[in-house]
Amino acid sequence: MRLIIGQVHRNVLALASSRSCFVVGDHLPFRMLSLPRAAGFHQSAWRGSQAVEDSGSALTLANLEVQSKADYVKKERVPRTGGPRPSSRDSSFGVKPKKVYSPNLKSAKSDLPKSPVVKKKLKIDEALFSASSFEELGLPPLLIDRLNKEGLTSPTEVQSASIPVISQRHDVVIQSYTGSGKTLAYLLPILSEIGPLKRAGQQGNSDKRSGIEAVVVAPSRELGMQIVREVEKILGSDDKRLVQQLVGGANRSRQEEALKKNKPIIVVGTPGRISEISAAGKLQTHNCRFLVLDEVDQLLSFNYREDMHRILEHVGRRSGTSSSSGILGPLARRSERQTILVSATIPFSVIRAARSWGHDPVLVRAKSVVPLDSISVPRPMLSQGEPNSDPAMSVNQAAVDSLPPSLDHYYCTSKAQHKVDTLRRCIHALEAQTVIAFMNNTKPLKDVVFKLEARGMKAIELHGDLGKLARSTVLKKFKAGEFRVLVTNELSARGLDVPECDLVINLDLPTDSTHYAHRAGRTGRLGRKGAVVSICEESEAFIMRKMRKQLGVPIKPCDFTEGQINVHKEEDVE
Ligand SMILES: Nc1ncnc2c1ncn2[C@@H]1O[C@H](COP(=O)(O)OP(=O)(O)OP(=O)(O)O)[C@@H](O)[C@H]1O
Repeated sequence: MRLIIGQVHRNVLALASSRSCFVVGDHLPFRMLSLPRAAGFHQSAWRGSQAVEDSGSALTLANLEVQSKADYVKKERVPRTGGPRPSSRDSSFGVKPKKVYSPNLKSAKSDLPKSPVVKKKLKIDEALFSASSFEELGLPPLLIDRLNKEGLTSPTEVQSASIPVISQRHDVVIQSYTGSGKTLAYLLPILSEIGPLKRAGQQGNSDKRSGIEAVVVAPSRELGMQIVREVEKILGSDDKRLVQQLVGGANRSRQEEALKKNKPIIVVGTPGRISEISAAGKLQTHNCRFLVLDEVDQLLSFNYREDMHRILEHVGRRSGTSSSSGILGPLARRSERQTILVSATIPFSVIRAARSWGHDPVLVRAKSVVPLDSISVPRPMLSQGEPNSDPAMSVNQAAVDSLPPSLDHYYCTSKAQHKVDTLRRCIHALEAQTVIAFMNNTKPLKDVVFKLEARGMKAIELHGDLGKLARSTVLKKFKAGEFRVLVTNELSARGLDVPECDLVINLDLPTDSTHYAHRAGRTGRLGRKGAVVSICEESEAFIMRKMRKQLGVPIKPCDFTEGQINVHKEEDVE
């Protein structure tokens, strides 16, 4: 396979291989076009890809029409004492999942203090974990020791599936619902290969490579810092300097100093800052073995195209070659790099991209590992939001799979001027203690906080206009339980891990089902119970019904009166 980089149009760059073209441009999101159809980039391929993204089912794996499920990691699971545990997904296979506690949040009524909130620990649904242990997955003993010290003893399903596949050096796309442990699903196999906790067999090779061996890219500073803390936790205090954050909003020269002084093996950052420091020649990633794009569907969106292009081109590039030289061209320069793409929502465009960048790329989900080549282009929807009459297409399975199984979904209607009151009544009725309320814009956040505070409910706002320090302080205080409600915008919709969050509220409706899934995923983390309530105007109720169809989950109409949630008679859920 040969890769060509070319200027094909003003502001449009194309990476073309014998199988595919990767197009980046001002008016084009990243797209992979199959060359057999690409005689002119081509309309058929273009339309195919367009159909996927316009289908109103951005959530996606639903549309992938997986042809064969090769269970690469079909290991005999060793049952634990007490017999094998049902999977978290067993409900969809007709097996009732183990209940942790009643889904009726109201039924657990108690006299909890209103504010400041006393945080109670939410229980983790143990069914989430498959039967295997970290030992079974072949992680090195030093790493397992560290995990145990941090109280991590069993892998989640997606970790059980991902770790062996990444260890076999496949390029992977990891898709699993929010809060299912995807971060460790890629960090653990990486830390098995690099750094102080790696496999004994690799110790001898330690000095052959130098410099940064893994680059993790995340779309927001908050998510970047969260990943850094996860790596630091595993490396331990003595070695935590081996991970360096390169997020925007922080002092760049201090980051560059730290790179020089600490010689990290892993950097985690946002696309802009990573590419900025790389362009300045201060970030040497030529020997990099792993490139991770966390929340890949967002990273490959139009907004990040230039920075992502640079990162994809430079990370894992072997020293001594230039973009135009080398017998095998740019692809060979990347041949050392393992690319790991991660999200709860994987559109087909990501599958296309992964096929062209990867070596034997596979799609890893909690229960299956599927070669990407076996995934065909999804059929288009009949019209926007109207699913194909084929029953396989009528329920968006991918959307279902992006949502934690332990969530309850509701919507209620309210006049715009009464939404904050409805929000307050909803929190009381559900006795929620740690609440994230989403809006679509930044400006009204302050007003909502003001109104909640005026009614005695501790609330704080979080958005991108706040400085880095202010953002991390807000998050720290919210996580510590100093505020009951975090009022925020899309900034917090992806990746944010506040395990105790038991209620997500949409004060403005999300723009589509992908956004709904990521917002909803801030609660119900790791099998915990959680509720999502969307508060909309009467005229918007049809959007909720449409979303319910696309997501394939019951989103029940309700209202909140006399301190109770009243769930209305369910309408038909298709
Ligand atoms: N094996 C494990 N045992 C116990 N806790 C775990 C395990 N793996 C992950 N966790 C915890 O589960 C929580 C959710 O993990 P993580 O943030 O990686 O989920 P995610 O799938 O990446 O979610 P999202 O899609 O929202 O980014 C975190 O608090 C993490 O520390």
